[in-house]
Amino acid sequence: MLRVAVPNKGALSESAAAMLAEAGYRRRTDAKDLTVLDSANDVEFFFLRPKDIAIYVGSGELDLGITGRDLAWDSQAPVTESLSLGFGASTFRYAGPVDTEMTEADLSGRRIATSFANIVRADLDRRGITAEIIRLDGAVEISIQLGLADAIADVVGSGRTLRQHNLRAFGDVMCQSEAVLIHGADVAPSRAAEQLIKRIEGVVVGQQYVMMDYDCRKDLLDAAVAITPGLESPTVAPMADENWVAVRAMVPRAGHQSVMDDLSAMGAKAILASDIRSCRF
Ligand SMILES: Nc1ncnc2c1ncn2[C@@H]1O[C@H](COP(=O)(O)OP(=O)(O)OP(=O)(O)O)[C@@H](O)[C@H]1O
Ligand SMILES: O=P(O)(O)OC[C@H]1O[C@H](OP(=O)(O)OP(=O)(O)O)[C@H](O)[C@@H]1O
Ligand SMILES: [Mg+2]
Repeated sequence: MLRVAVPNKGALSESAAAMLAEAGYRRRTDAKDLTVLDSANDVEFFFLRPKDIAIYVGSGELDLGITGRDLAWDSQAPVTESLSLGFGASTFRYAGPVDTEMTEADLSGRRIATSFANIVRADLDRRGITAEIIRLDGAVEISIQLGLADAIADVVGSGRTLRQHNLRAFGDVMCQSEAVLIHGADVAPSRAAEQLIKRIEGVVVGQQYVMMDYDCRKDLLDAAVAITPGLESPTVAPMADENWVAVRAMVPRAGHQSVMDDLSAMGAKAILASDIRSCRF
């Protein structure tokens, strides 16, 4: 039986659960459940704190896990990314009071509060900076105001929390994070694990495309194919009016509205874009 770790709460949990459900796996019905047995798919899901997931997967107790790249990195557990999942994007950065123009060099001899002590330690070591790291569990942004720290290093999503606390991010982005599927670094994924990875990949890739359908005059077909080349090549089907054809092609979701504009300007009619819930190539 495949054993898979899923965030039980936090920023990644809802999207992770939705993605697994879309891939055909059983959802938990009670937010307090810590395990779900999906016997139809021969998988057991374990709902764990995202910060702990890489530790379980790295130790080999669990086969796969969904967590954040930043959390996996900070855990120092021996795990490898099987797949990027396209949600939970964030950056991990230093921040200080808005009225001080801090740079990384100013961190020397200062106190830095963070929940990601290992990422910060590695960054400071790389720069040859000696500073005190104060490890906190959360609500890190308040620590400067309370006099505990001079700077923080934390996850920045929308940037709202920094603004609310009169803080400004500075320096290089230490980690460009998103939700990832991980497996143990020392073991190749089993066939069962590969199948789950493929299913999730089908959902992730499906979300990056739309299916575009439209009608076009036969004499415009070459121009239409140039606008929507599809993956291999678009499907072209006859219509009752022999001067027209129906065309179907996958189009990257980003920019698909301008593809529709171009098709319309070319003379295509009845242009439809629909979601792809899952796919395999
Ligand atoms: N806007 C965001 N705020 C916080 N974390 C985010 C955000 N966007 C993505 N993430 C990612 O979510 C993960 C944080 O997981 P965590 O379990 O700490 O969730 P949380 O929302 O902080 O919940 P909690 O604080 O209750 O533990 C990290 O990988 C982080 O990069
Ligand atoms: O840039 P934003 O969109 O405002 O999001 C970033 C904030 O969200 C997270 O905190 P969370 O709400 O998880 O609380 P925590 O600090 O207690 O973990 C993170 O630690 C930042 O504080
Ligand atoms: Mg948090």
